[in-house]
Amino acid sequence: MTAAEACPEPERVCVVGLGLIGGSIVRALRSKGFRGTIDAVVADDDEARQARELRLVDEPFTDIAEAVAKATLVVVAVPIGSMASVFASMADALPADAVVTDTGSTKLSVIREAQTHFGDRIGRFVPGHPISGTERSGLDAGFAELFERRRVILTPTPETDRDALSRVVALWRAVGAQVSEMDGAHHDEVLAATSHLPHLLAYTLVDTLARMAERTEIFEYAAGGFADFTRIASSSPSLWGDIVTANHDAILPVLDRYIGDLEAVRAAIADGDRDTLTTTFTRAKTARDGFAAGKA
Ligand SMILES: NC(=O)c1ccc[n+]([C@@H]2O[C@H](COP(=O)([O-])OP(=O)(O)OC[C@H]3O[C@@H](n4cnc5c(N)ncnc54)[C@H](O)[C@@H]3O)[C@@H](O)[C@H]2O)c1
Ligand SMILES: O=C(O)C(=O)C[C@]1(C(=O)O)C=C[C@@H](O)C=C1
Repeated sequence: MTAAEACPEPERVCVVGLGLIGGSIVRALRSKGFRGTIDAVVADDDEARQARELRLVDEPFTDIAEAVAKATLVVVAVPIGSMASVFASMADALPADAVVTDTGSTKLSVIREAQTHFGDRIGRFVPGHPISGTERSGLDAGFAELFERRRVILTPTPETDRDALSRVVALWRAVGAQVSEMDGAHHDEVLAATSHLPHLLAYTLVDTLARMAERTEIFEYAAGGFADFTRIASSSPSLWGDIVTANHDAILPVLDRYIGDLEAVRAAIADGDRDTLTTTFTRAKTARDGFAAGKA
């Protein structure tokens, strides 16, 4: 589907934050032949120059209020910890019927900030989260295919306007994504388990090994297994500090459960209980093979 078919309204899109996600959205819109206008809020003059040279945006802005003043659809793609200040900076400048969405990895915290800052315009805010990314950050990390056949979860609230929701669905379809809807609390529980916990485990494992005395030798002999398990420990510490702090209510129960299961595995190792180990590994392999087959 082309962007023109998916997004027939000639939107004036403004992407706030041209990092991995914002930079990929503008690249994908361009590569799909999006017919509307693409503005963006950039970090500084260098990023503005780069965005212009790459023909990614029609007009780059450094001032958020100025950038959104003519927008019909605003996509906020900044770290979770910056959502509140970005919403505050744009609230009074938004055109009356402009739609605002976000790409944040947690949803309840973002919805709370939107309710605080958008007041009676909250119906025009559509909370969203593309379930695709990489361990890299910044404009150079973005690529046009990032959302192709990947899921985007929208978490509308009872206040969300249907028209605003369908405009955001159209935007994500225009960049090749498959859109699902889910309650914000459920989203945060699911992503705590499948995204936030794995990042915590990868960061902690690498940190533990890096602080062991013989670390140079350890990393010299690390190969595919270590690389596969720990790629995401190269993700931005600041971005993930925000995500884990914002979603602590959903993360703690699943983290406790994991620690309990790890203790059971530890006990089985200490007891030489091979049956428990192979039963656990077999259950996990069956689940992982099923997941991998579903992705094929
Ligand atoms: N990295 C991923 O894999 C991934 C995947 C899905 C969703 N997300 C979410 O999308 C959002 C963006 O993540 P990213 O990976 O693109 O991060 P990034 O660090 O690559 O980009 C963030 C951008 O936001 C800008 N920014 C930061 N604070 C700002 C502020 N106060 N005002 C204006 N701009 C500001 C930065 O200049 C940068 O361009 C985050 O909320 C993240 O949780 C990330
Ligand atoms: O593939 C990666 O590097 C990612 O971290 C992507 C990933 C994930 O955990 O799957 C990370 C954060 C997001 O909010 C969505 C997707």
